[in-house]
Amino acid sequence: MASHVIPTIDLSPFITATDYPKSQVPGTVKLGQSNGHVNKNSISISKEVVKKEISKACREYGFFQIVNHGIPVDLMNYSLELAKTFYALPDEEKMKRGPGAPTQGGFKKNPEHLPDRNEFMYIFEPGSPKNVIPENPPQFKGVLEDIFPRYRNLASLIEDIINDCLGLPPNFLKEYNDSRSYDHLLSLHYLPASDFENSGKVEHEDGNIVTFVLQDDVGGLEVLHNGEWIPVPPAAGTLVVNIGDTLQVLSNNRFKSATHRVVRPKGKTRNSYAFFYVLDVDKWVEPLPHFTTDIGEPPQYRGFYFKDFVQGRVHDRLNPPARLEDRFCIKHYAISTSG
Ligand SMILES: O=C(O)CCC(=O)C(=O)O
Ligand SMILES: [Fe+2]
Repeated sequence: MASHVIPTIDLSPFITATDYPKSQVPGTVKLGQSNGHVNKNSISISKEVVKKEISKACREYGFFQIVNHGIPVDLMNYSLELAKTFYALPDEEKMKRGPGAPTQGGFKKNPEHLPDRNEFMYIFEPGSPKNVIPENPPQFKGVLEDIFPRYRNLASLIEDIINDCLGLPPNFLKEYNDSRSYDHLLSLHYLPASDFENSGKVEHEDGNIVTFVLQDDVGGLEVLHNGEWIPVPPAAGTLVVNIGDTLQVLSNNRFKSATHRVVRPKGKTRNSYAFFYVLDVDKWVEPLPHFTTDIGEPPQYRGFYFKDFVQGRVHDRLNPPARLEDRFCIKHYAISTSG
């Protein structure tokens, strides 16, 4: 039994009456009702409390969960149901809309030479020419187009909160991360584990700013914390939030981009969505002066163009090195402090 629990944070103080009248906040979940893992201490009552909770979670775990986030729970559940219907279709039906290039839209199976047994589909903003959304089930496209901008707005809110948590000038991150061209949603379908292997997603860090994960009730997502794998148990109406490498670098390691993985359970398929809030590939990334020169601390990373980092990651994902520790990751840019 893991001794640590990823905190669950009630975002309702930030879901304003102008967004939704409070009494009608879609997606309202009473903390403590839907799962047994809610830490009572993390129930938030004001914006300041929420910010403190988020700061703590980002420093300690790089992961937290949110409830009362304003995205209708029915819509979230329906998106999972439709994915389940789609992935249950015969391969030739699913293949009608894929595969395209590795990071473009359309149905794909993870290649056989890779350890992860999953199928997936990238979804870009509504109307993007990169999108290849299935026509079957017929409601799929409309639901994805409905939920995509909601995730994006929520990510913008979380970015604002993180901006404050880091003590940055108002709107600093928004102005820096000012292009929305690379945001995407990933629909994932994990096959059941066999007697011999159970990898759904090998351990990795996300390279972007911030990610949301919506998981069904099967479980399997785990976060590495002080050498221990902590499960992130599914809870109805909850979204998982995790910090990506870009924020870890900008904040000079104040906020953590945690290593995580998906372990496939036996006898069950699993569906999830990951929404990636992503920096423009032309951006230069380096520890911000607020956390280095301004306070006399050395940078923990050398700077890089985001596109070079992305390219290295994509290459590595398709051609994984034999040893996990040789994979291309943010450590590639870390400045060694030893010696
Ligand atoms: O499916 C999940 O729960 C997590 C997926 C994930 O970590 C990713 O796509 O980067
Ligand atoms: Fe991930």
